[in-house]
Amino acid sequence: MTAVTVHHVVTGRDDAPVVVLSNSMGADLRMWDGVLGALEEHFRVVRYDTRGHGQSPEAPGPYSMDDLADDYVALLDTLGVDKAHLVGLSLGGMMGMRLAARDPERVDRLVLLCTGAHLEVGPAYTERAAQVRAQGTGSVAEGVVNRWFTPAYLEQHPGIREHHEAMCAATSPEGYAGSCEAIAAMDLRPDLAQITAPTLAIAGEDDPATPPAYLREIADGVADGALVVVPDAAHLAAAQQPQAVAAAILEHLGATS
Ligand SMILES: O=C(O)CC1=CCC(=O)O1
Repeated sequence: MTAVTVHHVVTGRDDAPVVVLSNSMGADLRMWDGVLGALEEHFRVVRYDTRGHGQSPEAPGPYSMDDLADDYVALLDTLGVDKAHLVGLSLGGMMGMRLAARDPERVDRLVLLCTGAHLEVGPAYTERAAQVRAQGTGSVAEGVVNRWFTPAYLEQHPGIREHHEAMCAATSPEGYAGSCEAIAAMDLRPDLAQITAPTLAIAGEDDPATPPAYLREIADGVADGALVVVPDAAHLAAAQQPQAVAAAILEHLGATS
């Protein structure tokens, strides 16, 4: 499949190493807002919208992790960047594992948040793909946001649900469905042993979608892996606990204050 030219925003320090942030399914580059300021102090930060998400064009699904990795490589080529740190959450982390195994020369250090090499969920993602094609992405938004944040956090932060459900509902149905199909077909467990980039796996302690055991599998499976479990965080840990997540990312990427 031809690579999609993705919408991206570059901020931070022009003279610094590059960090690329790759989003979760159903989110867009705004999902990084909470950690952005801390990263911009040390890095040239590239945020982008995965194909069919945010302002990036869709392509007809199903997608594969290789398709998403091709988009990522095309973005680096457009920016004239040979190698970058990659921070990916959920779908972004899955793409990151495939890329790091396939094209190790394009990945410096790797941070994988709230993700998995293989999700043990039966037909759930193909069923979700069918639902969004038939009923739109808004039909899954409430359930998605219930996995992104803990119930107490949603209760205590009015407006978070509305903002994130709107972000999810704005995702193109084909983009969302194609991503679901990429996850349904994915088994990156054989890729883990091929990943040589120093890798930090970050889990949300209360993540119902990709629980800490998935991140433990990744940290144990790569050549040079470590695990951090963030308390009081669900699937969108970078949004619910931005300070703890930013601190873990900066330490792994060797940023000193
Ligand atoms: O939406 C979910 O249930 C969790 C998820 C899987 C891949 C992704 O990006 O989010």
